Amino acid sequence: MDIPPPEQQHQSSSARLDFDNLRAIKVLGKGAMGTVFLVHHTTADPCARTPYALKVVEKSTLHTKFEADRRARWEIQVLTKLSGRNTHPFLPQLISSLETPDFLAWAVPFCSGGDLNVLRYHQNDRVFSPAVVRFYLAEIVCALEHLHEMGIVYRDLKPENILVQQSGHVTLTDFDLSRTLTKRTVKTIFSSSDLHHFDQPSNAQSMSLSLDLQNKHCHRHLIPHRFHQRNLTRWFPIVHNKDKTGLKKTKSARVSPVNRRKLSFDNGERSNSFVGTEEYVSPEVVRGDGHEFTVDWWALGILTYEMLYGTTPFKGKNRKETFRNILSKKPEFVVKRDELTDLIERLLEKDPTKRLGYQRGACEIKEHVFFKGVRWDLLTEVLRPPIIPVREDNNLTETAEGMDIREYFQNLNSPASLPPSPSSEWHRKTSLTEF
Ligand SMILES: Nc1ncnc2c1ncn2[C@@H]1O[C@H](COP(=O)(O)OP(=O)(O)OP(=O)(O)O)[C@@H](O)[C@H]1O
Repeated sequence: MDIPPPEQQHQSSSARLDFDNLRAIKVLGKGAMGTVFLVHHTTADPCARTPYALKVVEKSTLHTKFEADRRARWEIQVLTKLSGRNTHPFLPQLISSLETPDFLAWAVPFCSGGDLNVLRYHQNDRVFSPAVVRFYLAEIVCALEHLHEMGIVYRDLKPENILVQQSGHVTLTDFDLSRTLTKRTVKTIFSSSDLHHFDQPSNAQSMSLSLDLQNKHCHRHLIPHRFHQRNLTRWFPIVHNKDKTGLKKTKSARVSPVNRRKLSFDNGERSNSFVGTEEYVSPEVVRGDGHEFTVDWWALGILTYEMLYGTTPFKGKNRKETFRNILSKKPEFVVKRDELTDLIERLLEKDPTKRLGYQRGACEIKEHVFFKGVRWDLLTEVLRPPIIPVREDNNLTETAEGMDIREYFQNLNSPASLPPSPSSEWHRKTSLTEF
């Protein structure tokens, strides 16, 4: 999927945004790429009764300018694809986007319930009950299924990227790490036995060797030693570029970022991008073996574990130990084995070809006994999701207009050069209201 020029993206948006008629009510969050504001339209919605979220990427301060710009445009394009006839109740739609010489910005519906991480922290013992886990998982599986059907692998599933709408239903956010895979029928796929020699690293040395493979020796894995003749319809990544820039994503998440190495295979069949948040990275990505949709099902296993126990299963003292655990350790369960632990184990299968979801995608997961009784066709009809966010009153009075977004960045970039003003005070306050 080529990234269209900005003009074309704007044409596909129904409404036009302009910084002149937008006001920010508060900062909703900050990520590596941009700042997300709660905004309202000053003429169409002067009292901010239906505000929306606006993600703003400042072009001038991009550390890795080209990469961040590319990722921002990519996210706009994915959101555009998810709008119109491809809308899904658990995925965001693009309201509109805008570009100025200084900024790229796009608007999506506001999710007032915060993210699943924040929500979990508000629960007793900071974990969700199995019933609540079932509800959220069911919706996330449907959202991932929809993305996969569109040929998009999400690659960044984690609690911070699952937002809760005012209705209590979920919305996945942050598509800058996603990418498209193209569907084609092939007769050869990797045999799981080809992967075994990296499943059990005996010591730190073998671990670092396997990580180094992503840089230097990965060609050894480009051509599998053995092939199985199977007529399977498989998905393979479209290779967009051969950029070898190591990019650090300073995520807002509480886990440290992962270096992503964009190593693409010459034959264009497999992607070797090293992507994700380290505790959520799948073994095949750690090994540098390339990956397919199954990385999302692995991440779903980690997410399920975290929602249930409040911690991820393979977290180590440092990244190296985390990766070693991902490759070799089995998830530990403090409770007695049941349907939910079975689901987790089957999603956290190290060999992607044996992982639940590998053969038939989301259908396999939906059929798991943990979801027995779930009416998949009626998920959106569930009137009372387990947790309904408290409604915040963001409405502004006629006199309080909010903040000009360009002014916000001006103040942010040169605080010393500015005298104390109501707007810098505003910035101080909004910083305090960030999630
Ligand atoms: N639609 C929304 N409604 C409410 N809050 C939102 C919305 N979109 C984003 N946010 C908030 O803004 C934060 C940052 O958004 P997002 O993850 O999209 O930015 P990012 O720059 O891509 O971050 P990252 O470093 O994780 O890539 C989110 O964690 C969330 O708290």
